[in-house]
Parts: sequence; C-alpha cells; structure tokens
Amino acid sequence: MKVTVVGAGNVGATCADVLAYREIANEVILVDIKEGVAEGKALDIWQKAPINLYDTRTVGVTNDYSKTADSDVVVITSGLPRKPGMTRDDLIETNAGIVKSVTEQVVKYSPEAKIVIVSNPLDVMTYQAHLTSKFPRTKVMGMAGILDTARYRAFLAEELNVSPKDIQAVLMGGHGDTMVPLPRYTTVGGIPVTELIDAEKLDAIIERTKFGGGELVKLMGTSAWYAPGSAAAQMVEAIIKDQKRVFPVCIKLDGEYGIDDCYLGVPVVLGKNGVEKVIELQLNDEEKELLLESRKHVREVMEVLEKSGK
Ligand SMILES: NC(=O)C1=CN([C@@H]2O[C@H](COP(=O)(O)OP(=O)(O)OC[C@H]3O[C@@H](n4cnc5c(N)ncnc54)[C@H](O)[C@@H]3O)[C@@H](O)[C@H]2O)C=CC1
Ligand SMILES: O=C([O-])CC(=O)C(=O)O
Repeated sequence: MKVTVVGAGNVGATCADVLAYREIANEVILVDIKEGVAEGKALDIWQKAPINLYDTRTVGVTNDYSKTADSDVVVITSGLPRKPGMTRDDLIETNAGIVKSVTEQVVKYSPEAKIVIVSNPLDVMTYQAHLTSKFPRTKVMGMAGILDTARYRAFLAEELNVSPKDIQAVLMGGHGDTMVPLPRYTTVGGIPVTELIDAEKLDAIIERTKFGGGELVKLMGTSAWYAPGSAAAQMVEAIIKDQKRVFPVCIKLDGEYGIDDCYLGVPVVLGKNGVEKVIELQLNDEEKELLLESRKHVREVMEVLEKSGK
C-alpha cells in the first residue's frame, strides 16, 4: 500500500514517521514545496529503519507529484500553522490556495485515493479539498476529532490517575473553540465518567480540551505535531487495513443530525472505502444546540471561502 503525505513540516514528517515505524504502509512518499526538505526527512526516517526495525520505504520529493501516482491514501498537511494570538480561521486565505493547488495535483495522479486533510482551518480546508477533487464525500475527510478526543482522554486520564487506554469518548462539531465534547458518551473502563469525577472538574477538562490547540501554540510559538501526526496516521491505518474503526471524522453532512450544508466532525466507521458510515447519535437538546452553534461558526468560515472565489 502506498501513502503520500503532502507537507514535510512538523505534522507531515511526524505522520510519515508513524506510518513508517508502525509499518502501516509499504511505501510513503513525502512531498514539500521547499527544495530538499522532504527528501532529507524521508531519508532520515529511512535511516532509522535499521534501528527501529521496519521496512517501509520512505521517499521525499520536491513538488514532483508523478512520484505520488496511484497512492491509496493522501494526507494533506501543507500550509501555515498558527502563531500565538492567531485563530485557526486566520489561516484561511493562505491555506485555501495551498490546499486547492495541492489537491489538484493529488487527484491528477491518484484518482482513486482517499484524502485526509489536516491543514487548518480544518473543516473549511476539507470543504476546499472536496470541492477541488470532486470526489464523493466519503473519500475526502478531515482529521481533528481523533486529536481533540485524545486531548480530552489524556486530561481525564491524568485527573483520574488511570490509563488513557481505558478512556473512551466522543467529541463532535467543528475543530475550533465550538467543538462539542459529549460527557454522556464518555466512559472509563466502561464506567460512565460522571460517576468518577465531579461536574466542576469535568467542565474544566472540557474547557481545556476546547482550547487544547491554543494551549500548545502559546507554549511553543507554533502548533502541535506529535499527536496530530499520529492521529492522521491512525486514520490512514483504519483505511488501509480496512479496520472499520469508529472515530470522529470531519465530513460533509448530507442530512445527518438535520444538517446538510456543512463539514463537521461526527462519529463514522472508517474502512477501505473511506467513510463507510456516518453514525447518528441521539443527541439531547443541549447537545443539539451546541452542535448547531458549531455548525453556525463553521458555516461562517465556509462563506469566507465561498466569497473569495477559491
Ligand atoms: N487538523 C488538526 O488537528 C491540525 C492541523 N494542523 C495544521 O496543519 C498544518 C501544518 O502544520 P505544521 O506541520 O505544524 O506546519 P509546518 O510549517 O511545520 O509545515 C507545513 C509544510 O507545508 C509546506 N508547504 C507549504 N505550501 C506547500 C505546497 N504548496 N505544497 C507542498 N508543501 C507545502 C511547507 O513548506 C512546510 O514544510 C497547519 O495548517 C496547521 O494549522 C496542525 C495540527 C493539528
Ligand atoms: O491549534 C492549532 O492551530 C493546530 C491544531 O489544530 C491543533 O493542535 O488542534
């Protein structure tokens, strides 16, 4: 199986590294616009193979999409990350152009690929890639929910002093401050989280999760990459191995949750065909209201893209 990762920066290189050392694909092509960067990072990952014992081939190229031909999955991470003081939405102007031009090249050489978008603002970049590729919605999806859920699970594990492995959770909505964590669907080894933590502490964890990306931007001066790169690789693995994993994934909604004009994170089944099923939870009134609020925000940013004519 062949996977292309576009953007050999922090997130792209991390994703390629995870795909290689976990032998998720046989061949990983790393593409960047900066001369030599993708070649160098791919070579570095390949030179790690005898140490960490894997045989995935990693190849880097500068803007040469012919080398990406017939990829099974393409991960798009190219674009600017935010700096302290910026929102993800502030990146739209630059990143929409980058995601558009990259998607054009990707579909030219890999017309059967599944596309996983990482670039921000995530939901609207997924829209951009869907528009440009003209692929069915099930083949163009955004990575955010796995990351946001992982942050929520990590914070809960720390608070409860339990293994993060035992925390299951669902988080929906846009990848921004309006994301919708769902405590009703959060369990710790099968036990509802609300039985283990008081409401005030849980609320504080939910708030921290919503601003989890910003917390890291403030600390590092740029955005996160280890968890985002691993999250994107986990989506690739589910597709390549046809695992039918259930993850929150950003996709264009077609009437699910009463929404048909927006790209939002919702729980889906991921397998060899991409998004194989959108799971519709029975949300209560409060959860529905939060999801609609998130939709409203993402729609506003989608309109910025529509007005820009990109
Ligand atoms: N969806 C999510 O949950 C997350 C999204 N992100 C987003 O991912 C994107 C990448 O973040 P980082 O890797 O930290 O940034 P980075 O700056 O380290 O890497 C971006 C790379 O894209 C390359 N690039 C720019 N234009 C290109 C083009 N036309 N073709 C090929 N490559 C091109 C740059 O040369 C650079 O190497 C950002 O937009 C960031 O906001 C980051 C973390 C989480
Ligand atoms: O915060 C950012 O800009 C990057 C991102 O989406 C995240 O880490 O959640």
